[in-house]
Amino acid sequence: MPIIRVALPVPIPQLFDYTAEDALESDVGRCVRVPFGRGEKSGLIVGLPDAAEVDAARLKPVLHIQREVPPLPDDWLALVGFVARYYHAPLGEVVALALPPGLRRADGVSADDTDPLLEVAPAGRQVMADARRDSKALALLRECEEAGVSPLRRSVIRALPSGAAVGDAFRRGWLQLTVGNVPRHHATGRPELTDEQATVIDQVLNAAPGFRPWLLQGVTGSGKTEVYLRLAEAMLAAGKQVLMLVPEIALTPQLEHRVAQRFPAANVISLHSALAEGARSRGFVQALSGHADIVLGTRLSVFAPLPRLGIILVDEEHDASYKQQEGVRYSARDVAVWRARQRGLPVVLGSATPSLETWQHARAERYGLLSLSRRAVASSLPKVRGVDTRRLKLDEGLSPALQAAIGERLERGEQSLVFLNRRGYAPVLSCPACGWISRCPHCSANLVVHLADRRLRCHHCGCDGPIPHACPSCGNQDIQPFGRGTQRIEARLIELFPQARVLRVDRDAARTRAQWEALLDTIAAGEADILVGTQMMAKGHDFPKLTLVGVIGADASLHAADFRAPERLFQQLMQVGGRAGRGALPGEVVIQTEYPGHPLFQHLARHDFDAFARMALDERKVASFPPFSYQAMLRADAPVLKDAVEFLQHARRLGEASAAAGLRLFDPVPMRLTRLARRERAQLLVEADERGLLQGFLLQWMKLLYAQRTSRELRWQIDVDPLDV
Ligand SMILES: Nc1ncnc2c1ncn2[C@@H]1O[C@H](COP(=O)(O)OP(=O)(O)OP(=O)(O)O)[C@@H](O)[C@H]1O
Ligand SMILES: [Zn+2]
Repeated sequence: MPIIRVALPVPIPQLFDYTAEDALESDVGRCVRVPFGRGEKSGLIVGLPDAAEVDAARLKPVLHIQREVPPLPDDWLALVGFVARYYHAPLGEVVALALPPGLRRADGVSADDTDPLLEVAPAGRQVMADARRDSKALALLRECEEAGVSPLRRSVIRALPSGAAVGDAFRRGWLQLTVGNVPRHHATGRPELTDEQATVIDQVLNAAPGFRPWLLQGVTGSGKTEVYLRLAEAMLAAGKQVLMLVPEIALTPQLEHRVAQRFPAANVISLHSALAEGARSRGFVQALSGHADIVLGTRLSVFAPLPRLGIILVDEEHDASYKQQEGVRYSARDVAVWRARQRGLPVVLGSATPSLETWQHARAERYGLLSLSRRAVASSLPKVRGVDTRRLKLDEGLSPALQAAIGERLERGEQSLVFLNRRGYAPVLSCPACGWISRCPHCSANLVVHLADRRLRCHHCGCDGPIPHACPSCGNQDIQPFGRGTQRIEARLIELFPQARVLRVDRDAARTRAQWEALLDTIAAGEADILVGTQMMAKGHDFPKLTLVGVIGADASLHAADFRAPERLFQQLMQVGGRAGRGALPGEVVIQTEYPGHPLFQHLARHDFDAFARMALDERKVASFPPFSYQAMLRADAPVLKDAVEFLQHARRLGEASAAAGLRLFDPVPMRLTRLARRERAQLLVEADERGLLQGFLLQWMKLLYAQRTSRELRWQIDVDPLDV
């Protein structure tokens, strides 16, 4: 009886064998349901071994092999295999992460194209010619004609001004389904390229075929998106698929819309974790079957199977959200580069503020450099001005200079953004009489005051409760919120500028995708004058009337302990500042700081990312931090800190025996946020001079660690190339 080897989502690096009467070699790469313990699990067939690893008589039969969808191809299995090896994660867990849950459960999955191509039917043309009748459906036909391309996806038609009438027009036979092959690359609404854009596009398209990583370093507003779209167009025209990664779901709606508008006949699939299960499975199967033309998504879409893949585009490649921070801690950007190498394709990593790792690759000419030094529309980058707050009296954190600048914008009917990367009203509630402060009972963190809904909330574990009326410790009724968050700034701005429409944009104001889209629409329509926002507002947005960005509270990050903190701060400030003056109106950035002479701010004022990168890399070289060394972090957590630390000390001793020269195992230390959701956390850093050295060590070490018996209460994980150290 044939034996199948299955990767199952279990926290140990082991594969499991089952029997399957009718299994064939062609079932490798198919999803299965199998009995496991007292229940059942879903997994993936990764091989048909000749013999089982255990006594064949004890193997259980498989329950179901999912044969309605094509098996995942070899290159996909190699991809998840690489991720499992490189990040030292069980293959079954990588598979579980990479596959949509519905597909993995081996449920029936519909691969239907739910977004058909439609075109104006002869009957529709007839009514347009008569044009005596007037109706919404008729208006829609005209809009379809004006789009200049036919056929169009139903979703694209629905987004037209009279789009709601699409069903009506179809029922009347005025629109019809398009049959036969349609060129997918037809583009609408293309602007004339700038010279720089044209040059970089030529560089990519005229490069020798094969693997080629590129850094597209383009200043904010330089039109990197247009470069992606043109590259995508060239790929579609060549019959290839495009994978486009964006850092956050929050950025997908506008981009999705833009891509769909640009290529109205293409099958554009978006993949992210917020999709309904059915939609995610369907999108994945469309990618797998080759029906999808463009897959657009967040980090997990790097696992979309794409048989006709032509190019991978990674927008905002520096963004930390490409790195998964739990479970399998992969970096989608790095996996994208590996994938491009595997498939022999170009990969374009774009950013105005590249990660120092990528920047260094480009400088060492391992990556090609594509640069856009000028903005596409605006004539210049915004003017950056530091406001020295050392001797200033601030009004709820707002300097007179910033208030005046906002006032000017209001008079001119332009928009301002006050950036503060801290949501809530105040970061803590405190009692001036006895010194009580609002601590989270489960974390080593403070509870944040949310005045808008009168709650104290932990931003780490999510626990919350009402704001007390008096100090829980001494009964004092005069307890005070201490420090500032976006809600407090919002409240003060409303008082200072009663005539202005103040809009707060943070995770509390945009809890759902619909709320987020509504906020963006409000801003784009010019129905807000002053925005108060967190990093949600810093990324990728393009609002032509936004001409002023004020930054408050940035100093806190200047002294953070993490060696990546300056890089992150610089990126964040350059990105948020880059939202100003992107259209015809000139922009200005006002940065309030007590350290106006700090080199970071100096480089920022000159928009000199390269100077900043050189400085930061010099510092890292001296300290031998990445990219001049390679790191992995072993983390452990338990209800008591001692247990976590002792496990790490034990792990360290296990590792020391096999640690070669050039590999360093540090002392276990408590994590900065030691207690999180009632668990105490510690970490152990491993550092090596060479990547190969680190990987070789981890391979041996992980085997030893997986073989350890630990108490049920203890959990541990390995994080390769950790971002937070
Ligand atoms: N060739 C062009 N002609 C006219 N407008 C253009 C052209 N290229 C880009 N634009 C416009 O310039 C603006 C900035 O482009 P885009 O948002 O792509 O910048 P970006 O490089 O992604 O910037 P950021 O890094 O700040 O997100 C957009 O409004 C875009 O429509
Ligand atoms: Zn908490």
